[in-house]
Amino acid sequence: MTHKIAILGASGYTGAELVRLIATHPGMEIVALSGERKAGLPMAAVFPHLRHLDLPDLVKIDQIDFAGVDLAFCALPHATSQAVIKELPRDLKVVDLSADFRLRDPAAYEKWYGKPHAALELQKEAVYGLTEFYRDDIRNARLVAGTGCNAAAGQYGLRPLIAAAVIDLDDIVMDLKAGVSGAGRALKENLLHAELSEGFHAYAVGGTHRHLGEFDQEFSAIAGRPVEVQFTPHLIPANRGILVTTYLKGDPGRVHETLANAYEDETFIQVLPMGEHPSTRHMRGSNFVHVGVVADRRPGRAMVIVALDNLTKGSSGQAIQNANLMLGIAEEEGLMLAPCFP
Ligand SMILES: NC(=O)C1=CN([C@@H]2O[C@H](COP(=O)(O)OP(=O)(O)OC[C@H]3O[C@@H](n4cnc5c(N)ncnc54)[C@H](OP(=O)(O)O)[C@@H]3O)[C@@H](O)[C@H]2O)C=CC1
Ligand SMILES: CC(=O)N[C@@H](CCC(=O)OP(=O)(O)O)C(=O)O
Repeated sequence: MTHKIAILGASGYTGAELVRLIATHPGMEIVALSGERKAGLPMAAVFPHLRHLDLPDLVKIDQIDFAGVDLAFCALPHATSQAVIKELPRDLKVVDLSADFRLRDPAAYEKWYGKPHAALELQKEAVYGLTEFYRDDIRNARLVAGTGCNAAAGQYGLRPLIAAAVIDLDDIVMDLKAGVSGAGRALKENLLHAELSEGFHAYAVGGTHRHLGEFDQEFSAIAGRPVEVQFTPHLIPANRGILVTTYLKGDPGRVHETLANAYEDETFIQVLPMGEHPSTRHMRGSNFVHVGVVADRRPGRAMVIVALDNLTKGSSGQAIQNANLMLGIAEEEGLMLAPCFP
């Protein structure tokens, strides 16, 4: 059975990545693609790398007939997403890639996004989309909220350790490096080649990055008490990829064993042998996550290093994994492609 798919925001980076992955997915057929400024154009005019595919042209969202659609991916900017999803048919399955439905507490949403939520009923209904930890809820969900890409990377290294109480919850430091496609395709001065290449910088310093809202929500729920991590992201001159090094207090052997056990049966989460650590160049374009544990020279301290591709496991790959569950398709379908190396 083939499910009919609409992609809203197909003229953006995550939208294009959804198209690339769905193109070889045996259970999905793309029937509608939306753009805003790019509406009216063929996809090949916006993304020449997709020229070989037979795709519908980009249209405005209000030109799409959702009656024939089984599931919509919503790859729109924050806030736009909630305004759009509010107007979609109530029985349409939706996987949203924006931040609009990730935070369950309206006050937390307002704190991290600077304005009140405009679709509170939908916010209550949405299921958090970190697949490996919300699988059963996702299977039965109508609306799934894709995680932040940084938030996904940070959580894969820490969730099992917090659950197993093998680390000091008050001494967690996360240092993250992210490629520029994470910022989307819209033109921004600090993303110009001349201002991005040959250097790198921290951003959202001082514990101000909005993905802290996701870390607070998720880690505190697992621990059963407030957990606040220290987190600084850096923008690096690479197109894709996130690498996060988390410094923590805990026995390195137990940390490694806990992560290896937690992910033993997970197809996409690969825990490396003790002492090995990952590189973003080993997951480019794939849905895999590599998790490494390294002992610090000081006893009782460890580094957990996680790498993933922000456009696959950090957004569009994760979105397809969740859609597979929602549509009753095998979870790995369409996602087993190997990383592109070198
Ligand atoms: N990039 C990443 O690594 C990740 C992104 N996300 C989230 O996914 C969402 C999409 O991200 P990304 O693909 O990077 O973003 P882009 O900026 O690359 O694309 C945004 C898309 O939304 C469309 N759009 C913009 N404004 C409107 C509007 N007012 N009405 C309708 N459509 C509109 C754009 O159309 P057009 O260009 O034709 O105007 C484009 O198709 C965002 O919420 C982002 O935060 C989440 C995880 C990771
Ligand atoms: C490099 C870069 O700017 N990355 C983005 C993360 C993108 C992401 O996960 O998206 P959401 O905006 O949907 O949370 C950032 O850190 O803000």
